[in-house]
Amino acid sequence: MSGPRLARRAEQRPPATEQAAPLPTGSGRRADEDRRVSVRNLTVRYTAQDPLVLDGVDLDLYGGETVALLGASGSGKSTLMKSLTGFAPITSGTVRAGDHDLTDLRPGQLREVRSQIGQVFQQFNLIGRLSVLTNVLTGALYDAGPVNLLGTFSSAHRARALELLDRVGIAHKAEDQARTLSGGQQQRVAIARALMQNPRIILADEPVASLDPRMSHTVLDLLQSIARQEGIPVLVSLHVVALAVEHSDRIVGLRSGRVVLEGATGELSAEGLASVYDVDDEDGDD
Ligand SMILES: Nc1ncnc2c1ncn2[C@@H]1O[C@H](COP(=O)(O)OP(=O)(O)OP(=O)(O)O)[C@@H](O)[C@H]1O
Repeated sequence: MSGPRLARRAEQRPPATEQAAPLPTGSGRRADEDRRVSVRNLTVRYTAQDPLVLDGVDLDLYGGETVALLGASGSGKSTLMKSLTGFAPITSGTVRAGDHDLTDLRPGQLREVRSQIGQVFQQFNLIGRLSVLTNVLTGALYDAGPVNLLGTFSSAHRARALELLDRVGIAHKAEDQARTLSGGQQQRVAIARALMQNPRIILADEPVASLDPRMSHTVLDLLQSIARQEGIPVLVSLHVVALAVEHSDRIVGLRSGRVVLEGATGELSAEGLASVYDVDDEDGDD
């Protein structure tokens, strides 16, 4: 890793008001109309007794980019993703995803927000006894309304699901039970399912943690090409820095719930990485 280093943020522990002001470096150059996610001064605390899990986080995601989210275990990566889908208890700040402000939703809107966000998980979260095709079709449930999973999706939905399976390279497995597929194949089904939603954003939480290195590259390549072709942002949390370097356009580093690193992937340096992973952490206690 060479070249100018990524901006290193929050060297010391600034007050929350100072953190909220500047836009993240590297993303401020993008046009506002491309912005699909906007997080400002986000704090999350799971219980009143616990310390803040996210502490003044700012994040923008733009159409077409793949952003790798790095951070040690417990730094808040999953919580940040959950904040974008309404699964985390937001304490303060604003979170806009797609057209919605998640901190000011009307009843019923959360389902609509989630329908716009494709999610990919470490454990794939497929329904193992159902066919690969049916698993992909479940991505259209919001769009299709109440349907019988055993067969009453429209022919247009079925054609679209098959097209997506072809795109991820496993159309020949369409009729197989999902549980009979390898991990890499299952993850590609999960990606096809996410695409079936016509998502405005894709969140992938450690999508390759259960895969071998070759399949990890395949899956991350796929996600990055989807971001570019669909013009949507993909936020992907990773534990292997080399994968982030190879398969992202931008890197955001979390440490103890704060963004300490943010910028173009090509500018990552060892020093920048150290700001994310150094064990000598003064920010740990609240
Ligand atoms: N539902 C919950 N209730 C209480 N605390 C939680 C809950 N979920 C997460 N936490 C705490 O929040 C902190 C951040 O967890 P989170 O899962 O967001 O981290 P992470 O960076 O994704 O970790 P990992 O890389 O291990 O998945 C941890 O201290 C965790 O114990």
